[in-house]
Amino acid sequence: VGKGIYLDNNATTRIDPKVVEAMMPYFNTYYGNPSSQHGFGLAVDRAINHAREQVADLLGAAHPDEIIFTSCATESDNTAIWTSLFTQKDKNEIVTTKLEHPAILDTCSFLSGRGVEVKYLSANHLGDIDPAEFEKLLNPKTALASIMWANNETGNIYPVPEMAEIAAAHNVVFHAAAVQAVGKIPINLKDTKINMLSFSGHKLHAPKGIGALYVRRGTRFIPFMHGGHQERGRRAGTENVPYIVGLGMACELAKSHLDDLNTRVRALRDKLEKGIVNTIPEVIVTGDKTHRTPNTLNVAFKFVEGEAILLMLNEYGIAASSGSACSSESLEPSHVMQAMGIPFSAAHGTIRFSLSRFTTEAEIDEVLRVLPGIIQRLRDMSPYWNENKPKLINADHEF
Ligand SMILES: Cc1ncc(COP(=O)(O)O)c(CN[C@@H](CS)C(=O)O)c1O
Repeated sequence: VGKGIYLDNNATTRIDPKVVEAMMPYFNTYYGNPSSQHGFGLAVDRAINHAREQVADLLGAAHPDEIIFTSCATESDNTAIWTSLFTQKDKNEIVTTKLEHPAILDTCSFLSGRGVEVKYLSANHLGDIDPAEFEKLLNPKTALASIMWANNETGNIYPVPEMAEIAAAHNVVFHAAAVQAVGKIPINLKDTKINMLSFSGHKLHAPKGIGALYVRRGTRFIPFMHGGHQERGRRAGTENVPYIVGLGMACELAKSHLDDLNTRVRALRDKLEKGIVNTIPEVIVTGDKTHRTPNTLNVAFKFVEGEAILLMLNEYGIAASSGSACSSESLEPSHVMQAMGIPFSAAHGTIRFSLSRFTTEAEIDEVLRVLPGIIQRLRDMSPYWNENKPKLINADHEF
């Protein structure tokens, strides 16, 4: 357990050893409460503010005090939705997409039964959304537009800066759900009209259980968590100091590895994709291949079950996921594949491979060595494949 080839980095990542090293002193040497005015507390407060600067630097935020530390992206997402409604009592509409993570979708559906009207942008077969359709959904009652910057299943990158400009022109607060974008693509918030942005540390080699919410100066804000003056009164609760220090270090490292991720790691992802397409018939690479995060590959293997593929990959010590980690228990095709209109026969067999800076070429070669045999064995057992293969192999068809 815990050994082998890890290609599920969109679910979570290993903590970078340099992040662990940075965190260690804050467990049993510098353990004061940051709010304490004695030496134990002041030393810790300085460490938190250094981490804030490191996060702000990766995000291209104009001011470190625009960063609020939270427990995770889910808390950050909930806070963005909460504050947009509580600071604009005359507005009760939210515009988002059908492609969002459940942290947004489930929160929106919870609210839609309680006086909030939610409008959803649809997606085309590549999983892309249309800024023109987005603009049509905005109106004076729109309290928030919340759009993900990159999709966790396909890696699709959305035109968030352009959509934030449109929202600003309509006086609509804009939130970017950027969990899968931070540390993977360049982000320069000060040059955008984005009001709020969420992300989680455990997607970029920080520990699980720490995240942040960026809130642009001038954006009206009401806390989601009350009962303390921490985070300048914007997020109550004693700070998780070691994890905040770890998040800061992870952001600094992510910035220094951005080029490597977009060159070497992207090339490894492309090698995996080409190898699969060239050796396994009847596959669909889902999503928008030109606007995609450098580390993500989502492939639909027709007429086989994604879960079965994962189990057999796991036999070889290879870790991936079907859809996202949070939907992996369900045998239903993911809401993302459904929103894209991927046919059921393919949507059932999707596998998400997500690489990281720790991925090696030898690992990709090993996946390419074993995967064709796995798919063939599963198809040989599939009545559905055996009924359809004559038509499929000879047909020149679009899915
Ligand atoms: C776009 C997006 N938004 C929010 C979250 C939640 O992150 P937390 O740190 O758990 O709060 C995630 C985490 N997506 C994981 C687990 S479902 C995946 O396998 O895709 C995400 O991708």
